[in-house]
Amino acid sequence: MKIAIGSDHGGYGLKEIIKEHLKDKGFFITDFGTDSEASCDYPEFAEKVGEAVVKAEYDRGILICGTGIGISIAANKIPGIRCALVGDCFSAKATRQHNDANVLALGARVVGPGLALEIVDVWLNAEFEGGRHQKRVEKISSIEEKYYK
Ligand SMILES: O=C[C@H](O)[C@H](O)[C@H](O)COP(=O)(O)O
Repeated sequence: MKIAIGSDHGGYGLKEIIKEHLKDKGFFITDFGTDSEASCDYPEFAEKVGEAVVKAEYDRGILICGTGIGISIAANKIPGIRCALVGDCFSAKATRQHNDANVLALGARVVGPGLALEIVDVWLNAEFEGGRHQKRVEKISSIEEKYYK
């Protein structure tokens, strides 16, 4: 599985931890920045990672900022991106099974690294269930088609 990862300065430290964790597990992971704790703007990294995922260059994306809120809002502006801001393992699993979330957002100032790594592992291992959830995801796409013309 190919994973695109990105963060702003608020998420930089957690990004480095997640990157090493996933590399150790054998995932192919590309870091779209940022490269330090110097102040920067999260929409830039949301766009880079989101674009790589919608173009199918990567299977999944992971985005981190201070709260996870700004970077998830920005990523969700890209048609085809379903970015879920997650702070617990139940939601991490459910957002794959029910929403087919293709990008995970985390708040580095909200969750500690231990919980964040568990969330990442659960999210990467859970699969979309389809069925009744399929038409709901399709309805999300219909909203995009309506408003993004
Ligand atoms: O939603 C936005 C993120 O949490 C940012 O990481 C945060 O706003 C950055 O704040 P500051 O510039 O004060 O570090």
